[in-house]
Amino acid sequence: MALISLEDVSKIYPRGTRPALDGINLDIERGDFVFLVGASGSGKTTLLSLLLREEEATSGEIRVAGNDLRRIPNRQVPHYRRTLGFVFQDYKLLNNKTVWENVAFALEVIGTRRSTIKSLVPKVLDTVGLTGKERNYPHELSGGEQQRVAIARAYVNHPQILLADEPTGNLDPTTSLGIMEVLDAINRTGTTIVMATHNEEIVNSMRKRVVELHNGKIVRDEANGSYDSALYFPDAEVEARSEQASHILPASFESDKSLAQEEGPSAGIARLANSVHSGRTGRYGETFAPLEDTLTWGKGLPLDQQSGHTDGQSDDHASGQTDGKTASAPAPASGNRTGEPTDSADHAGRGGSSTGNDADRPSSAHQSVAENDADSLEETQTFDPVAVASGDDAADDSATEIHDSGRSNGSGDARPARGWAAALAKSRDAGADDQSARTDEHGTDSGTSDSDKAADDSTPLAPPAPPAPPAPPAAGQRRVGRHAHRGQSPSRSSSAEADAKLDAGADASVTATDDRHDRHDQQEPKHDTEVK
Ligand SMILES: Nc1ncnc2c1ncn2[C@@H]1O[C@H](COP(=O)(O)OP(=O)(O)OP(=O)(O)O)[C@@H](O)[C@H]1O
Repeated sequence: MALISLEDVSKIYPRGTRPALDGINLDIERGDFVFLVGASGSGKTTLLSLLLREEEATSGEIRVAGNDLRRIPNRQVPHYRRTLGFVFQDYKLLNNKTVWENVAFALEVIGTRRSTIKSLVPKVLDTVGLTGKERNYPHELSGGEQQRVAIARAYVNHPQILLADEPTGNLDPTTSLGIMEVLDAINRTGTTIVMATHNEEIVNSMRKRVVELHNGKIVRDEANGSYDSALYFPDAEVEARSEQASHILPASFESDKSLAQEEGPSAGIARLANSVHSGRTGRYGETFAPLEDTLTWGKGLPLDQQSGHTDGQSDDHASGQTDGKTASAPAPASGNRTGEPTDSADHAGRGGSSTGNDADRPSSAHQSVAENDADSLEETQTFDPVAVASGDDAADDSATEIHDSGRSNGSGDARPARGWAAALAKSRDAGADDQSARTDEHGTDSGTSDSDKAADDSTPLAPPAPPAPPAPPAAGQRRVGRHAHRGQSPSRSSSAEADAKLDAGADASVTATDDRHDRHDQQEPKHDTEVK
């Protein structure tokens, strides 16, 4: 059975004028790397939102890792989401937490032991090339570095699925290459990646599976696919393909599958690097770079909302302090109890200190993930945050299925797990104990208690250095589009109202989505106008 399966799925928003998704049939296997492409408004984000259970399908069946999403009660949604990692265009970092704390928080909310957190965080930061940046706050990082933190946070509990909505949308080509290196490396550990993107250059270089949407329908599903952004200009041919989609899809996809086996795992990254270094940006880049503002913001719930958990970070939202670039200086680390990288100097030596734009392309990213990959994943297969958090049957089924079938790197070779994945798995039992104590009757976490933290965190923390002013973009780097908005979050993720909605569970996502639609409505006319 496919890891992700959608059967005749449609989504009609309450105020939508047409279905955002219309009769979608899609199977995604364990270890796949899938690009979702298509024009603005074609349904990419909606599809990801359904997988995240931020939205519910109007009709049809969606199964993710054995979970029938129709059957997940609202109070279990936060737990379900913990089985996924997700990365958004605008990073959604907690601006009043350091790099270390942002990543550690993702583990805290699933009840991971603090000793395990201290072990895992440096490893995942090394993986994404951020060793040396542990004490920096988001506003002290470049856009690429912020996205690396977001990826580290999404990946630190080694989810079997990572969803990414235009993760390079705010980044220049060189920085995007670094992000794709990290995502490619993560995919090679067996994590299934579904990534929405407009970036023709990335899609054409990586040659992964490409699922193209048009007006809410899948018009193309191609292994080793490419992407021609000319299709951003809907024409009669695309309309015709939309109509014919149901006839051509099976043959097209099957015939391309054999090609997938012919290339080594890093060929796509090598091609992307060549392309970036040659300065080609593709038709999308040339045509749409000035219009980036009109396209999608990163969407979805911030970590605190998706976890159904609030703690100190809610102060950030409540105060409306959403823009790391404009935020006042972060508080001294006296309140920093999340843990501290006592071995940062050691890591800096190995992973390379991440300074400036070099940090956006860590040469260590591949290597370190590959090492973890080689360290194997079997123990992680049994780790299911849903099961840990709630012990519900669906999650148990999921965990069993994962364990039984093993995880593949997409080439068919499932590998057993050690290293940091193993450390995480070993924390499961203790973590489950902790978690059960922290999970209230509503299925939400109360988080690590102060006394727990005090007892476990034996390493006192030195205050971080005062925040440095944001570094200007390096010469020669093209900061396109909404990079200028870096660190800004849509109001829905930053409001006290949103925090209040956490307590109301899935209700938060409903209003959040409405807000998003409002933005969409505001953006679309501008887009149309400017294209002309
Ligand atoms: N909350 C909502 N309410 C009503 N309609 C919505 C809502 N969210 C999205 N839509 C509509 O659903 C359709 C698909 O939107 P979606 O955001 O999924 O497209 P997309 O392919 O991700 O676009 P983009 O590339 O601009 O992010 C669009 O017509 C959009 O206007």
